[in-house]
Amino acid sequence: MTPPASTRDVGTLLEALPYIREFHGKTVVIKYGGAAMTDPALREEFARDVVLMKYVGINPIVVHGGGPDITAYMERLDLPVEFVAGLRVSDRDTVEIAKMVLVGKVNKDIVLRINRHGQPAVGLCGDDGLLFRAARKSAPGGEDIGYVGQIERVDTDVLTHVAQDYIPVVASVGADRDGNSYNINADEAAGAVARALGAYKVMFLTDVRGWLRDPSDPESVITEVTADEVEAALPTIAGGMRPKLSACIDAIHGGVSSAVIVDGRVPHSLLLELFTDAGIGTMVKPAP
Ligand SMILES: Nc1ncnc2c1ncn2[C@@H]1O[C@H](COP(=O)(O)OP(=O)(O)O)[C@@H](O)[C@H]1O
Ligand SMILES: CC(=O)N[C@@H](CCC(=O)OP(=O)(O)O)C(=O)O
Repeated sequence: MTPPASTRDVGTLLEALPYIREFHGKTVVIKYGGAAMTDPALREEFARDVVLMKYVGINPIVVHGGGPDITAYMERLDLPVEFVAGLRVSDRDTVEIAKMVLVGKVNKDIVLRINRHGQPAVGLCGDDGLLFRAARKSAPGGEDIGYVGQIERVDTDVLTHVAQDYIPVVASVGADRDGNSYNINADEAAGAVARALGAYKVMFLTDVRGWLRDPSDPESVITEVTADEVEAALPTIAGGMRPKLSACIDAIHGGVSSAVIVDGRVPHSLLLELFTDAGIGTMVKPAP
């Protein structure tokens, strides 16, 4: 027999309670991307979930992608779209478009939505408050991929100030000392932010169920793995999963307690991962 609604709801709350206690006062970095960013209903639920996190005393920091939007604008302009090992090959025009789309459009859309759900958010990119200092990076095979940035330094001051009163929302572009702008993969940016802040947890929302042992088999999710095991497998990992797993390794080796890859297509995936016993997706942990 199904229990009455009130009993069920209290059960859910009681299940959440130890997790709310565990996460109270902790910084959680959320890489926002994939389906949760493209589906209108999921977009609203994401904003509500982040606001709820802030309400229960967690310090959420959002770092977002927007690769599909960048691609759409490039195609409108008839510019070639090319990725190497999950990183977009970026000439100066591409960086300009990435900056316009991520900072001007995607970032402000997220800020507006979080605002509307009851907590004020502030949008930033790597240039604001000297948040990121970037340098040019090559693809893992050494290929030149243009103005793709790697983050050399994160100055967390602006984030800690903003996070006192607002939910920071960070777009993954930045510049070097000479003022050259770079397109930075958002997974890498999230990992670097989590590491620099000494975050408790970093969560990557995406459009698959997690890291799949066999990319063509959605049932083959690897539920728990150590950062060392991921590092050993990294050369064999292709596409968008590579920068994500690489960011998990970076965060864990930098002292973050856990990194999770979560299916953003599941409504309220953030809350399910944080506040229920089941958890979802792939959890990367330090070696025991
Ligand atoms: N082993 C793997 N497990 C899961 N996804 C994989 C794997 N290898 C490649 N991928 C690809 O990585 C994609 C997720 O990365 P990406 O497209 O960059 O997502 P996001 O926009 O969320 O950052 C998946 O949709 C899938 O096509
Ligand atoms: C260098 C590089 O690849 N930059 C990414 C930045 C956006 C991003 O990472 O978006 P997702 O998280 O949605 O993939 C790009 O141009 O697509």
